[in-house]
Amino acid sequence: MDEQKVLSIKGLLDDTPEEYLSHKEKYENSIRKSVLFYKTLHSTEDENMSVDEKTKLNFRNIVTSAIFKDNSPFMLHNSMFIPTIMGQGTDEQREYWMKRAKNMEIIGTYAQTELGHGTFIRGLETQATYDPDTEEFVLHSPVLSSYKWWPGGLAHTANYCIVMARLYIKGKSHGIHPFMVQIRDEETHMPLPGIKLGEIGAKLGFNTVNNGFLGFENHRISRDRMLMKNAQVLKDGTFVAGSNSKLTYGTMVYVRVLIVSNMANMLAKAVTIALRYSAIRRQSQPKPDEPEPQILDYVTQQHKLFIAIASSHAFYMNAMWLWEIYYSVSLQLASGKLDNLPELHALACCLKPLSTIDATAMIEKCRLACGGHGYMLSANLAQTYGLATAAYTYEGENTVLLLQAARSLVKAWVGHVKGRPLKGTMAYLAGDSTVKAWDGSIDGIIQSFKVVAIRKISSVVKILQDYEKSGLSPEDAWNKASVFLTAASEAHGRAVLLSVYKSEMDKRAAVLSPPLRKVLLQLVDLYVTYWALEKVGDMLLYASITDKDVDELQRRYIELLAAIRPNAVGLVDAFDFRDEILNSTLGAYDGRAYERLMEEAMKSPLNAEPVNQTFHKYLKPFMRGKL
Ligand SMILES: CCCCCCCCCC/C=C\CCC/C=C/C(=O)SCCNC(=O)CCNC(=O)[C@H](O)C(C)(C)COP(=O)(O)OP(=O)(O)OC[C@H]1O[C@@H](n2cnc3c(N)ncnc32)[C@H](O)[C@@H]1OP(=O)(O)O
Ligand SMILES: Cc1cc2nc3c(=O)[nH]c(=O)nc-3n(C[C@H](O)[C@H](O)[C@H](O)COP(=O)(O)OP(=O)(O)OC[C@H]3O[C@@H](n4cnc5c(N)ncnc54)[C@H](O)[C@@H]3O)c2cc1C
Repeated sequence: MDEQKVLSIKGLLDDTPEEYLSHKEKYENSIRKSVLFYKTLHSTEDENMSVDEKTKLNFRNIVTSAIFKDNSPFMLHNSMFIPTIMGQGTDEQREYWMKRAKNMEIIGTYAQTELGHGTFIRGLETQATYDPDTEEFVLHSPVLSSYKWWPGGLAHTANYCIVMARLYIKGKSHGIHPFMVQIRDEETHMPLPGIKLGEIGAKLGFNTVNNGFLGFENHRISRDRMLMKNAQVLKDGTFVAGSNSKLTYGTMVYVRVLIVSNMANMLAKAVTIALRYSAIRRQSQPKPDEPEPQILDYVTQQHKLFIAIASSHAFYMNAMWLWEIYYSVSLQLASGKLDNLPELHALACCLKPLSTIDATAMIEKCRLACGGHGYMLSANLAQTYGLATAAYTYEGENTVLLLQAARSLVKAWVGHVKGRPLKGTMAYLAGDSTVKAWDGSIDGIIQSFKVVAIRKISSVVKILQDYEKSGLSPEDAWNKASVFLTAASEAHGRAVLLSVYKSEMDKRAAVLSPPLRKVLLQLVDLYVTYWALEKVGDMLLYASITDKDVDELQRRYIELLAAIRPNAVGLVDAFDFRDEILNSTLGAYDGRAYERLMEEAMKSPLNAEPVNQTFHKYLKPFMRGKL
């Protein structure tokens, strides 16, 4: 489809800025957009299309999915409902449900979190009780806290959902399992009998994702609605356990991997907006006889923004690397080989938190770098922040995931001390953790981050062991040490982020043109130097850095900012976001920020009339002392 058609779809869709719609209108507008985009996105390739037509089709698919994916009521359908069917369904269940889901004959979501429990999955209260007489499961929400609460699209959009419920057979609990549940009539869309549905209300962001609640009153589903790839219930009620109970958690690992790449994308959008605006905005007069400079020429502005470019690259490289690991572990799981699952879980529990923590902070920094206009909703920085900050919480709250990673790190370290070999991304923990002298090269700094991680892990293990020797239970010792357990996980995550970014760039450098290689490696250098300065305390404590070395690092950092400055706009243009996707008065490619700000302002309903009705109703009598 040519550019005009994409634009016309976009134009048709965005006749009213969302800021001025009601909560209900925002949702209805989002459904309209999603349906249109989905239609566009899923017009299939036809075999006698020319290469050029196929390219245009793929281009349009990228454009439309990038526009609709972040805030659409269909989001969970794509990102969790379908992956759960794929990962948790038997072959025949996949065969049946994937066809209906891919063709959008049904719209689904993933209902795990409850009003009373999100993190503690083993505490979920929704019941699925097997009735061998009718070969059915009875779904029931025994108390208010057991209502499903949060799932995207659940309120008014989805007619099916994956329900994560506690399985009971003959009064015995068999843990949490996935169930395919129809929640609305496919013709009338009315909630089915025994099912209560609704929306959870306005949120900081994601206000068109249609997050909802779901309660069951003894609602019956047939036995074949339990997704039985990893565990089965036979007709007579015999429970057949899976090889690993955590395999039912597979969708969460998948989404955590997706989130790392999504953070790269979110951060790239925000820094494109802020950096382009910084190139057109002129302010102040440091030199009396010269015109106001671009704010991008203030080194403090470069310090705020250039790390965001480098971080987006770092997250993208790590996401692609992690995706390869996820994919190979998934193939191993399919053949019953489970031994690499813990490492994948630990990696996802490090990289999802660190990418969301950094992206959220840097997106906010991009907004703050744009002064008052950054505070406008039409700049689309606040909304981008709202989307990114949600990822701190969803798919596993960051603290909880860092503690999960700490579990793996502590086990690895204790095993190492007992002589058990370390493997994969934790192998470096066996390395020499004494640093004789500071090595300020990129590889030297990355090695220092590994030493910091080793030293933090070993010292928190010592704290745990001392607490347990003092008589504390392992659980109480763990809780007491938990602040430094998360710090140890963060240190491990930093070491992974840095070393993977460097090694992945090194792999690609060979095929880059020399000028491009130079610029991209400058970003790697900036990223490593930035974090060495951010973590200078750790470097002083564990990596023998001296004040002279710090001075050198600071000077190198300043020189890197200056070196990157000439290519800064080119680097964000290279993210290649269309204006429709940036959806920002400040970030448009043509740089006409002031005209766009005014155009958007005039769309405010308040500007439809010069005098608002409240003048005559309230203000005038008030000012005349007659109210
Ligand atoms: C085209 C359009 C598509 C574009 C999409 C792009 C956007 C993508 C991003 C957005 C996607 C979706 C939008 C957001 C929607 C959000 C959905 C949700 O939030 S769903 C709900 C998510 N909830 C959670 O993640 C809950 C977090 N809690 C847990 O994971 C667990 O409860 C845990 C691990 C915190 C603790 O559980 P528990 O106490 O039972 O475990 P233990 O601590 O005792 O550990 C037991 C043992 O199990 C291992 N373990 C735990 N979890 C896993 C796992 N997931 N995989 C593998 N192994 C696991 C753990 O390591 C322990 O092992 P051990 O050997 O005993 O140490
Ligand atoms: C925008 C958004 C979309 C979502 N979409 C979905 C969805 O589609 N489907 C779905 O099922 N869920 C969804 N969720 C729910 C999400 O998965 C949960 O909010 C998340 O798992 C956290 O659980 P909780 O909110 O119950 O917080 P809790 O688990 O109650 O945690 C609250 C706080 O307590 C602390 N805490 C909790 N446990 C521990 C611990 N073990 N150690 C230390 N501190 C701890 C942490 O500070 C945590 O922030 C969504 C959430 C958001 C914000």
